[in-house]
Amino acid sequence: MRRKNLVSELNLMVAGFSGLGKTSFIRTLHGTLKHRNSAAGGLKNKASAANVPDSPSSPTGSRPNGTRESISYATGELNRTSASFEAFFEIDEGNEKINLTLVDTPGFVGSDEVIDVHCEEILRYLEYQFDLTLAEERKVRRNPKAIDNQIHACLYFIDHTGPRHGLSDADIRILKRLGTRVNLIPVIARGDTLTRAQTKRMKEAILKDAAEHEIQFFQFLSPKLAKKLQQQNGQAQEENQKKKRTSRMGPGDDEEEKEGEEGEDDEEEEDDDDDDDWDPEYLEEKAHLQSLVPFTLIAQEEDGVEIRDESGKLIQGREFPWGILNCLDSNHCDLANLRSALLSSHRQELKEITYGFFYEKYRTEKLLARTKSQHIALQQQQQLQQQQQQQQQLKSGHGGAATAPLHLNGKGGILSVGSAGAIAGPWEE
Ligand SMILES: Nc1nc2c(ncn2[C@@H]2O[C@H](COP(=O)(O)OP(=O)(O)OP(=O)(O)O)[C@@H](O)[C@H]2O)c(=O)[nH]1
Repeated sequence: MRRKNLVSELNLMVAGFSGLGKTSFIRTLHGTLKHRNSAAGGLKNKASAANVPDSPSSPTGSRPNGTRESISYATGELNRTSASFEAFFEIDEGNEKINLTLVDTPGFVGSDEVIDVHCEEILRYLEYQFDLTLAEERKVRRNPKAIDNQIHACLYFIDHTGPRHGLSDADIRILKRLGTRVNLIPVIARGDTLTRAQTKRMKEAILKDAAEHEIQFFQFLSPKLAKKLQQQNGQAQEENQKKKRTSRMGPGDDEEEKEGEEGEDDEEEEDDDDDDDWDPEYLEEKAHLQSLVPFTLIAQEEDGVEIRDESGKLIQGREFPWGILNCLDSNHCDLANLRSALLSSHRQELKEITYGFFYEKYRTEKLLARTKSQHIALQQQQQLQQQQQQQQQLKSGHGGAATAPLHLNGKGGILSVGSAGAIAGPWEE
């Protein structure tokens, strides 16, 4: 059961190799936010021990970060991230109140082994958030105001300066693992250092590598909805053609046309029966977002350098000898589109998939593992009892006629425990 809150929570994480601009992205995004209680608010650490009695602090060792610390994190000196930081902002977005947590993780560096350990830590962090939900759901009296700690999306930063286009072997390993626990949104960092043609090539190479290695990114437009959109566009085209034809029609031609229309209405009804009513504009927006994946990002200049556009207006951007880049200009990069998808148009969908797919999958795995270990313990206990019985019988001289085992022997009594891996993906239709 989902908890109802007047304020919606959105928890996003950034991950990727070191120096790609993860913290800079958080700072740039922060610059676009409308704060509800500017520097107010006590300390809040969503992953703190306060949420779950007797639990350790967050596995990545993040400290309690409150609104105030978060603002200094987003506006102070830019430093290398050595420990995860949960920046927490209370914001207004459109007409909605959002409690936004942006989790900055240290960049991957070093050997494959070190990277794998680091990846494991991030996974433990993601799972820890699921554990908080599990603990809440197990309570007899649940807290209706319980905070949603789950990470709803991980923006994975991809380096475009590597020896080959697309994903590196390490990216592939990391993405495959993280993709089991969180919605992955790939981004190409430092978009200002790529030409249009290079960006296009890089995006294609990333998608090709992801498909080859079965890495599933969050889909803004699922294949089913893409088909629906195609159908809608086909219908719209047909209607346009029909209108053109009608305007050219002579008297008496309309009877035939009406008959045709009636037949088509029946077909439409049938089609609508097995699908939701999707607003064509929303579908177009989804298709546009899908076409941008992986998103290119440009972060604002660091250390408070002021950038102004031609009209003298202060903007979030970068200045070059040949011109000025505006991070929120969709001609320059995809930040504005990504921002609106995360904070607004796809926020709910990201949350629903996190809870309905990733959390459910984790919960099922955990329960199955627990059931399995309970059965093993029960089996061991019964074997022990059986041995004790046999020994007693031997002592009392009835060795030849051992009594039947209690219930279980060997495989016989174990409930079949299915494979937790066989759960369909969130977009599989
Ligand atoms: N040209 C350019 N430089 C950028 C961009 N984003 C970040 N940088 C620069 O890249 C450097 C590293 O940025 P960070 O934001 O610290 O990178 P990070 O991924 O958080 O690095 P770690 O903390 O090591 O994980 C800084 O000097 C930034 O100014 C960008 O979009 N374009």
